[in-house]
Amino acid sequence: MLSRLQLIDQIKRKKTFLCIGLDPDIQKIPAFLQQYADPVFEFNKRIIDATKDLCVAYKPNAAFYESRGIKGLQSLIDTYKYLPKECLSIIDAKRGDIGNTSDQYAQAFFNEEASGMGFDAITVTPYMGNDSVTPYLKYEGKWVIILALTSSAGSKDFQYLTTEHGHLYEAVIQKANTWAGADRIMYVVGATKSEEFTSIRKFAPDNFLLVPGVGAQGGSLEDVCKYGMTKDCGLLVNSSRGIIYASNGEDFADAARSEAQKLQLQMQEELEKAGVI
Ligand SMILES: O=c1ccn([C@@H]2O[C@H](COP(=O)(O)O)[C@@H](O)[C@H]2O)c(=O)[nH]1
Repeated sequence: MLSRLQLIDQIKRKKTFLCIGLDPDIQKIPAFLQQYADPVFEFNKRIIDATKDLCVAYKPNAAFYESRGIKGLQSLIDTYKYLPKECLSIIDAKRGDIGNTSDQYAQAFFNEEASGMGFDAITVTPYMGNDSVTPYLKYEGKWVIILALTSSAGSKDFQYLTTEHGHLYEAVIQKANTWAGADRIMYVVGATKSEEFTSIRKFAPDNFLLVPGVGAQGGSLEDVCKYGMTKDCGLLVNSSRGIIYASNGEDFADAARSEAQKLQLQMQEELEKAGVI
């Protein structure tokens, strides 16, 4: 478990707010890893070893594990257990369902005794409302990360619809703020939406924002920081493919480290510029 204060402290100490996405596509990981009993776990393990001083969070996306059935689930459990305890562990599962079903999802990802996994945080979709999200909040100290404005092109289909509380993504934030405070709730906002960060900060001045979309999706780290950074940083910026697939040779972990280092150095500059460190 990682509290808001511990997260902020780690950001200041390591001079980074990088979240590394562990999205291992079995087709893309280096061929030489196939000799290991679990190539996916071996891949993740080496990425983690090479980058853990450069980031504050890791985010395995459940799809990349669930798509491989039982083997994938075992890779996910082993990866969860290998994550450094000082880093925030986020399962990007984007779940959302009625209350008793959400109870089961919460147990699957939060209750280590029951499932083998005790992630610190989970991404959830907000559209089924309060009763679909509160089951996760019953787990003291765990984080719920609610999809607000996603990085996808399709975000335009629903998230910008006008409501009496502003755009739908703004209405989502205002409502979710009534469920728990900035010590338990974060929001997903895509880096490709940097022009919306100012309006998002009006409704979520203190919440951490999980920001995917830099690197492979083309979002600008500089713009995200310009419009989204708070006095406590308030940002976890994710990169997955840009780091983990920097090379598909035997040097993949070193290549991942140098991509992560580039982001860390830019982040350090932004933290200094904003007076966070
Ligand atoms: O709005 C969203 C929400 C989640 N994601 C996820 O983040 C990573 C991004 O990966 P990259 O390789 O750095 O593009 C991936 O797991 C997505 O499912 C997102 O991109 N946008």
